Amino acid sequence: MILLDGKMVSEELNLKLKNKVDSFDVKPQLDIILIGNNPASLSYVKGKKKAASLVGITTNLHHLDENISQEEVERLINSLNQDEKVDGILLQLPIPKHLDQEYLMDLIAYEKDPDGFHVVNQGKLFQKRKTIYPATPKGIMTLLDYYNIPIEGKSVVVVGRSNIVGMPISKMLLDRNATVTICHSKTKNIKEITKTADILVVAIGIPKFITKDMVKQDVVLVDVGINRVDEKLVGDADFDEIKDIASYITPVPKGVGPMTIHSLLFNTVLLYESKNTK
Ligand SMILES: Nc1nc(=O)c2c([nH]1)NC[C@@H]1CN(c3ccc(C(=O)N[C@@H](CCC(=O)O)C(=O)O)cc3)C=[N+]21
Repeated sequence: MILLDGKMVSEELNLKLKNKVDSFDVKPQLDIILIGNNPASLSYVKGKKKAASLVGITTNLHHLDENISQEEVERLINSLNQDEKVDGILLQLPIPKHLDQEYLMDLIAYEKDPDGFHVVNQGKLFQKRKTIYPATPKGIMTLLDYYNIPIEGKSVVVVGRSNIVGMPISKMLLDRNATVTICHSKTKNIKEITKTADILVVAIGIPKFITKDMVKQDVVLVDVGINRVDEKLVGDADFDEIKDIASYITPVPKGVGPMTIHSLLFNTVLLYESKNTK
């Protein structure tokens, strides 16, 4: 078994990105909007700020009250859209229920969307046009490519169909000529399907959902899950059970998570560069 070491790879690629950013006179700027005090969100935002600062990207945190009104968030996003210094705007998800998440995500200028969540950016992805690729799927592709894992012609099974992971990673793997099957909570005989996977990507948010009887020998397993169980982080796959069957496997933590952050920073630099070549 070979570990898909997202922590190591992201550190190497962040360093490469830093060398590029060091050559810029004006540094890229990422503005993060965090609403409320969800402990997981606070911890993720801290991770993003720390990585950005290592790379030389300026971050600005807008930490808003849990009860902030829709209008006030709109006003903030509008002003960041207008602000020439701002290269990327990240609305940390989830946001409180009284706010219109879809509307706010699309209010962020699509030229300032390092998450690649904007409907225009996602539409471009689904029409195979040049776009900002969503951070987690892009991080996964970067990780697979770093380890030279072949994708063309492979049977890929994606478990999960979210807008931010399942759907875009399926499309990106399809565009690399994999044969992609998407499973979800209503899929029947899921085990029969996951067992066919050369590459299995799991993003369903259920701790240890994938067990050893659900994978074939030498599977490449990419675990996107980050579940907190008894203060510990657990993936959507049972790592200990599967590690001896898999040819490659991502750990949780230190797998896909750090690659997501790398991609966010990479995308922020891309947005910065395209602003400066306009
Ligand atoms: N607008 C927006 N963009 C996001 O990219 C976004 C978001 N909202 N909301 C939440 C999810 C989650 N997410 C993670 C990124 C990195 C780690 C990560 O680096 N995790 C470490 C462990 C961190 C810990 O100890 O908590 C690891 O896996 O090694 C985790 C989770 C980005 N998200």
